[in-house]
Amino acid sequence: MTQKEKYNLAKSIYANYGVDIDQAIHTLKHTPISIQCWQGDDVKGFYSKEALSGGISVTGNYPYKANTLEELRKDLEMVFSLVPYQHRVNLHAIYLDTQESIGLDEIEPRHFESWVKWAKKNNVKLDFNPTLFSHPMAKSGFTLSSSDETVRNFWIKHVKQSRKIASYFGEALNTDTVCNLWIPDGYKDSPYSRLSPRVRLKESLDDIYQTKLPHVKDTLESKLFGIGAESYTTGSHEFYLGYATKHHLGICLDTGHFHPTEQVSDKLSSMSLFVDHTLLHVSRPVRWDSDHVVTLNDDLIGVAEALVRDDLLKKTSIGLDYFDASINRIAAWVIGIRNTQKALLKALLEPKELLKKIELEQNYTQRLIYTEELKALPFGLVYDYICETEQKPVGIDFLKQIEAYEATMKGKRL
Ligand SMILES: C[C@H](O)[C@H](O)[C@@H](O)C(=O)CO
Ligand SMILES: [Mn+2]
Repeated sequence: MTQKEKYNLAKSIYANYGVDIDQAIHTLKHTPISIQCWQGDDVKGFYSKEALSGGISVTGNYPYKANTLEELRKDLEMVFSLVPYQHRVNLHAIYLDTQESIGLDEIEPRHFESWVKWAKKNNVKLDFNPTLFSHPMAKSGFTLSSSDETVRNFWIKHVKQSRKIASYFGEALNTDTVCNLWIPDGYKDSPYSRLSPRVRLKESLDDIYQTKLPHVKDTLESKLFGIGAESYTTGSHEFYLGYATKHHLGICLDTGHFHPTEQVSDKLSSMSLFVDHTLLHVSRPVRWDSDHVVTLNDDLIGVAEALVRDDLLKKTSIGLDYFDASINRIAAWVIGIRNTQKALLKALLEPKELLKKIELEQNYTQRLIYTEELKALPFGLVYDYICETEQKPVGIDFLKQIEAYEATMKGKRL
C-alpha cells in the first residue's frame, strides 16, 4: 500500500466521525514548535567555560556534541530536514556570536546578527532567553532576588539587554519573539523569611518590565525546586502567576516544574482566562525535573488535548525544553519534535463539535465511548502522509539519515 492509499483509508475512517482531516493538517502546519538550541551542546553555550550550574544538570556522555556555532547551526539544519513544517529556534543569551570579551550585562543585538542572518536563510523565527546561570555572579544561588544589590543590578541589566535582543529578533524576522525569564534562585535549606527574596524579585521585575518593547512576548517561568535549592524557590508558580496577571505578562509552564502528580494540562484552561500569553516548555520529568526527551505519553497528549479542544493554540507558544546527552543529540531533538506534532495531530483529529455537543447534553456514556474509541484511530498514518508530502522521512526512516550524518562526525568531533 502506498502512503497515499494508507492516508485515504485513514481519511475514510475519520470521515465516519465527521472529522475534517485537511483542516487538522492545516492547523498543524501553522503550529510551529520552538526548538531549544541548548539540546545540541548540553547547555554549554559559547560565552564562557563555566560549568553548567543553577540547579539543572545534563546526564550522559554520548559523543559528537556541537562545539562551535557552525556545528550547532549545521545540526539544527539537519533537524529541520527531518521534521515536517517550519519551526522556530529558541536561543539562550550564552549562544551569542562575538570575539569581544563582554559582560553578560553588556550584550547587544549586534552580538546576535549572525543568528538573524542564519534564521532568514533557513526561514525560521527566533525566540530568546536571558541566561542567569553558569556564571560567577550566580554562584551564591541567587540572581534577581539576591540580597546583594550589585548582583541584582548586574542581572537586571542582563535581562533588560536580553529583551532588546528579543525585540531586534522580532522586528528583523517579522514576528513576536518570546523572551522567557527563568532564574535559579532558591535555598537548599528552609529560609527564615520566605517573603524577603520575593520582595526583591518583585522589585527587580518592576524595573525590568517598566517599558513594553515592540515584537516581544515576555514570559516568566516558575519552578518547584532545583538541585541545591530543594527547600525554597523564589520564583514559584504562585509568585509569577500573580505578577504576570497584574502586569499583563505571559507565563511559561515547564512540564517538569511541578509536583509529579500535578497535571500541567489542567492549568492551561484556567490560566487562559487571566493570563495574556502562555509559553509551554515541553519536557519529560522522570521522578524529578530530569529533562528527558519528550515521548508520546499521556502527559503530552493531555497538554495537546487541552490546547486543541478549548482553542488555546492561538494564545500559546510551544517550546521544547529538555537536554539529553545519553543518545544522539539530533535524534533527541527529532524524536521530541515529532512526538509533539503527533500529540497535536491526534488532538486535532477529534470530532470536536460532536464531543462538545455530547458533553453539553450530559451524555457521559457516549463521551467515554467516543474518547476511548478515538484513541485507537490511525493518526500515525496521517502523520506519515504529512511527512511524505513534505518530503521528510516517513516513520523510522530518519534513523538512517541520522546515522549517516553521525558517521561524518567520526574523527572530527569529540
Ligand atoms: C535552559 C533552560 O532555559 C532551563 O532549562 C529552564 O527553562 C528550566 O527549565 C530550568 O529548569
Ligand atoms: Mn524550562
